[in-house]
Amino acid sequence: LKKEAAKAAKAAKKAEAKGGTPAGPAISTEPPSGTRDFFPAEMRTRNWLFAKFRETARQLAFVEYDAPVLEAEQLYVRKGGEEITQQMYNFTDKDGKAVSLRPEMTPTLARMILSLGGKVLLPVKWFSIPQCWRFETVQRGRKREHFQWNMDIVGEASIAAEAELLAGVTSFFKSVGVTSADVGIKVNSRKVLAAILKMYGIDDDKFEAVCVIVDKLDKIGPDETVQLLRDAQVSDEAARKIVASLSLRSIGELQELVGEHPVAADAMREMKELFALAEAYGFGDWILFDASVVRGLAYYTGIVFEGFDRKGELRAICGGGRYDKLLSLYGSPTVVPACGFGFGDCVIMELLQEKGLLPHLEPEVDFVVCPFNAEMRLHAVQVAATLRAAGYAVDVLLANKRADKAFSYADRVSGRRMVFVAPDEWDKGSVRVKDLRLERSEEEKLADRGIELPVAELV
Ligand SMILES: Nc1ccc(Br)nc1
Repeated sequence: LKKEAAKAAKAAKKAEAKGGTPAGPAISTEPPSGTRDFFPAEMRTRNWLFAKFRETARQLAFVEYDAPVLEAEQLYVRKGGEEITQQMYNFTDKDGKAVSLRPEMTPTLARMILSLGGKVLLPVKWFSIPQCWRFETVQRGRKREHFQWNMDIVGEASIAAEAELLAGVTSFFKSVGVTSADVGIKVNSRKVLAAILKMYGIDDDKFEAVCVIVDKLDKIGPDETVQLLRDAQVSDEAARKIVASLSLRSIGELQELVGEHPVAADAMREMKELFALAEAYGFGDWILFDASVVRGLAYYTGIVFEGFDRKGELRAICGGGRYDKLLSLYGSPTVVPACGFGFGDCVIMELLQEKGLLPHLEPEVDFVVCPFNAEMRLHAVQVAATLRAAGYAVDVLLANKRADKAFSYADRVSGRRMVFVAPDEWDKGSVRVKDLRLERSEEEKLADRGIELPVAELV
């Protein structure tokens, strides 16, 4: 107890010295609940991941866009009862406007395309890596923000668009060392559900609510799913047929269930074409038909897909699908076909961590420039400016340090070479350069005098 009390007293004294109260720092040093700080090391990994997203987008000739994180709340008001719209990080701003931090990017994309009116030449292939938000209750302890790579094709009705999106997903996975043995992509079509609803005379306006309900199947089980469908005024027979259709394991079985219904036939044709294109692209081993995939967004109208880890330990890695009616919902005078996917930054990071695929990333400092003393600082910064003008990353020691302290600083910032700017060499127009990457002991480092180089030969 005495030890604990002494420790607490020391911490309180330290905090007080920093302007904090005896209880601790003056302010909380934690980010808001459910959000993350990205310190330099985490930021390097995030930048690495986003660079892989951007490289894949570049290879598929997608172009980047962005928009405010804040949107009018009405952009997300949908009647489907989706979780995403029930967890909006929304508020009334000081103008009395109902606004929300964006929970997803697709509505923003639709708004931007609509804002261009007839001036936009379709199809467009756009991507973005927005931070998206949800207001989770603290008890659930889940995150409230993530970054989500979005890739969308607007203006193409054929399955060629979905095939390109899947090419993008699989190309990204390959680019970070994930294989089809690690990850698969389940593919289904909501047109099957649409066909079943039509077969049972269920009104189209129930389609979105039915999709949101059946997306819960994995979590709530078949009986409760049937009950929720019954609550949504779907007949018991239709509800059981819908739930039965979700457990089919082949397109052939599906064919038997829905027979020759025109909407279902369209779904079958599209899926067969998609699987043929997948083989031609070379990612056929990544995708599999799975009738249980519905995805939780109300606005999907056709093909839907989701990436999953084959060990079944993680949540869905990414997901997407076709949403041909969203732009009409927002007021487009014509039907504008569209499809896209979202790829969050969290689950993929868990997968890469588990597979040992995260690179070890260090800062890239080419030179650490060290003035011998205060008088030599004028010349040291001249050397630094010359090196920087040549494109090098240069860290100038801000305080005059002894050589051993300079070395430990250079190690800490991962400097590749040290440049000492000292009077003797400077009088001869030179500086002394030491390679810091050589495997040597501290003593050898200190003993090593490096090489003397004319400043002009540094670059
Ligand atoms: N839609 C959404 C937003 C933020 C997080 Br974290 N997850 C899902």
